[in-house]
Amino acid sequence: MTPPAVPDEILGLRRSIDNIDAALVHLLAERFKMTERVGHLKAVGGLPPADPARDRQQIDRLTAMATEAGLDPEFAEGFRAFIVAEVIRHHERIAAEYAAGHLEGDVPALDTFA
Ligand SMILES: O=C(O)C(=O)C[C@]1(C(=O)O)C=C[C@@H](O)C=C1
Repeated sequence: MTPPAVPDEILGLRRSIDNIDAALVHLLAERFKMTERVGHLKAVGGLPPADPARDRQQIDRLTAMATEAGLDPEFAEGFRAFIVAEVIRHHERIAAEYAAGHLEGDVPALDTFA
């Protein structure tokens, strides 16, 4: 049996969903450009990859924002933690490259629109 046709309203909503997904991908790419540079600056400055005090600030801020926006704050925190775990992996890789002498003290320039 063929499934019923997808209603026009769903097709319209899917176009909006595609636009939002595109924005999220571009925003995430911009965020990773910034954190990449943070990773270099931390490695050169002898700072550790993770900063629990900064994490705490972000959790408090995003939890309040998510609640205000009607987004499940536990989901928002899971999403933040997922991204930051990847950032910390990048920071660790960058620090290891400096430690191994594969990178010099020249922190790459920031190439971003934000
Ligand atoms: O702000 C920093 O110090 C970062 O390294 C960036 C960032 C983040 O992705 O927002 C990542 C790791 C830290 O634990 C806190 C924040």
